[in-house]
Amino acid sequence: MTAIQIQIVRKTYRPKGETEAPLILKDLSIRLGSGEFACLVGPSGCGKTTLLNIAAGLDRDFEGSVRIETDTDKPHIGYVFQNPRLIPWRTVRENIELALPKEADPAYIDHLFEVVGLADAQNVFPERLSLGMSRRVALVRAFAVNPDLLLMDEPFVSLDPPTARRVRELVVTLWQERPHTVLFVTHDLREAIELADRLIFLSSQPTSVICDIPVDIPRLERNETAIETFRQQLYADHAVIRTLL
Ligand SMILES: Nc1ncnc2c1ncn2[C@@H]1O[C@H](COP(=O)(O)OP(=O)(O)OP(=O)(O)O)[C@@H](O)[C@H]1O
Repeated sequence: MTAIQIQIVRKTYRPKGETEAPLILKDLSIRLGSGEFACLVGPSGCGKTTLLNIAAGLDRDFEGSVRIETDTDKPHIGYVFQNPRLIPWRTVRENIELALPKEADPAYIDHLFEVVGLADAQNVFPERLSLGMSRRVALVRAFAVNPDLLLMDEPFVSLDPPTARRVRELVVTLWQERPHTVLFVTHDLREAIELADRLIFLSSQPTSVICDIPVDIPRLERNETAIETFRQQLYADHAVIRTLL
């Protein structure tokens, strides 16, 4: 089981040759309990990707701390980047295998390819894939490591609606099969309500958390009507949310 505590006092990017460094993240604190599924929602450019990179340990240039509490020796972190980042000279299957820990089960990878509808595409090179297909490969890669912590940066952008729906269901199914802690970035409030236990709303820069709201609709009851009713209630209770999206 894996929980994460992210505490950011300040995060800036210092542009080369400039003395002024705009403050991107400020006084931001997020704790995700083990097995929790949280969506980060905030305006474009507010620092969501920056926050995921910090959570992943890819960016250590900030004031603050990231603490991962886990009962495994070395927690596996899965990261679905905004851009699928496949290696062009490796086949799709090889792209996945490169990311795998030694103990990975090849049959589970086959299962993942089946679920995302790419069982027949494993031996092709990435240039033959559409962007939507590449995104689905990136999802397989993130799940294939059997993550304890899964970070997802708008993973369904540019998927057609039926595929996006199928892949959303896949994400929830896999999360329920093997519970892991998820931090998921989206601009789509309906998607966030469908997926998350918690919605964490971020302000614009300098960015911090402006509200953190549990989604208390039972998962089996998250149909379009329930999601829309919840969304309207959110807008009614927290007028600031409308200004963020
Ligand atoms: N490597 C970098 N160097 C300088 N500035 C950067 C760098 N990466 C991001 N920024 C700036 O930091 C801010 C936050 O960027 P980030 O990509 O984290 O936002 P975001 O909320 O994920 O955006 P979007 O929703 O559009 O994907 C932006 O103003 C961006 O221009």
